[in-house]
Amino acid sequence: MNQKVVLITGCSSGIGLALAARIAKDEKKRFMVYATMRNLGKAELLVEAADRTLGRTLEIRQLDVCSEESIKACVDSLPERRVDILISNAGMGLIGPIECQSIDEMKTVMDTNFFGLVRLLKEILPDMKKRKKGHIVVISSVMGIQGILFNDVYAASKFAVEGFCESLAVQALRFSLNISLIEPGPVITEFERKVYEEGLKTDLSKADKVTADMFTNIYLKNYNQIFETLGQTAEDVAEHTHRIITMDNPPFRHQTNTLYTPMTTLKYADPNGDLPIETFYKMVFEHDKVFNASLNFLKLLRWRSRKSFTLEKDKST
Ligand SMILES: NC(=O)C1=CN([C@@H]2O[C@H](COP(=O)(O)OP(=O)(O)OC[C@H]3O[C@@H](n4cnc5c(N)ncnc54)[C@H](OP(=O)(O)O)[C@@H]3O)[C@@H](O)[C@H]2O)C=CC1
Ligand SMILES: CC1=C(/C=C/C(C)=C/C=C/C(C)=C/C=O)C(C)(C)CCC1
Repeated sequence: MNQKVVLITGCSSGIGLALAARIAKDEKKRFMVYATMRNLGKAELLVEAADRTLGRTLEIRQLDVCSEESIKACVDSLPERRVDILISNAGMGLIGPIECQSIDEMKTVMDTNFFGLVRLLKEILPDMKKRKKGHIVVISSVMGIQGILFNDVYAASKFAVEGFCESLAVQALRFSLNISLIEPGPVITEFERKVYEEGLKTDLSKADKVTADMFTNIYLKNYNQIFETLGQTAEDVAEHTHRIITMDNPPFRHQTNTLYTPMTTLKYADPNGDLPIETFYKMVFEHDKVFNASLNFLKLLRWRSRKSFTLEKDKST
């Protein structure tokens, strides 16, 4: 059977874990998945999710995107070093005022989210070019298109990813390779919990009162509600990505969350770039009641549609 080899990074939790399990369970068994993580001691959840595919269409390997040696050792361990589909997923978040973040913290985000992808491609791209076959899939974010309050460095890391891929995509076409950026909005994973908990622990003594208040009483206060109303599941993002890797002509960009698209559309609607900035400002500072009411309305709609879906399912079984 001519299975495609898929290498995924960051599979110990969240989107990477869901992706590995979903692709390994492909109905037509079209893929052999190498699900990687930097710490194999965290493999338990993936082993559970992989179920009967483990050792069949899914194998687990060690890979740290911040270590060239670890990436090389992992690729060297694959049959003929072949990777047909690379899914660069490993990443981390960072929120808060920049006055309260160290340059080292910021460098770790860039090193993981941006240079992690660069290191992977330096190892894998030359072989893909030789074979004139391959698909590079990158889990970017809506923040690769649009910055969000208090996500300055994280958004910068995703913008870097998008600029890098957009430049590379033209060269890739010359070798018949595809590149796809997957752009989820908020997804309910460990990412959300880690970022929020770190955010709560931020030492705000270096920030002025207005900034500290904005972060605590506006951003952090609404954070959980935004994830609750707009958040997708990792499985949903995995389903979208599975669809992208099975297409003959996969798109360069794919947003996974239709509830979020009105926000990103603002970016393309105004070449001056003022529209999204002014709209976000108004949503946060002038219309916070309307914004909250809209979130509550969305929450209600989602609850109702989930309820009627469950009722429909119950009727049909
Ligand atoms: N959750 C969200 O709202 C959104 C997330 N994304 C993106 O999705 C991707 C996955 O995040 P998500 O699943 O949500 O978050 P999780 O925190 O659940 O997963 C992140 C994964 O990346 C791994 N990782 C971190 N650093 C490294 C490294 N140096 N080498 C290898 N693996 C590493 C983590 O491993 P470990 O367990 O060892 O830390 C973990 O497996 C990220 O790129 C993120 O930016 C995009 C849009 C929205
Ligand atoms: C919707 C919205 C907001 C928050 C958005 C958030 C919190 C998005 C998070 C996205 C993530 C986590 C992407 C990960 O890559 C604001 C700025 C508060 C106000 C304006 C509208």
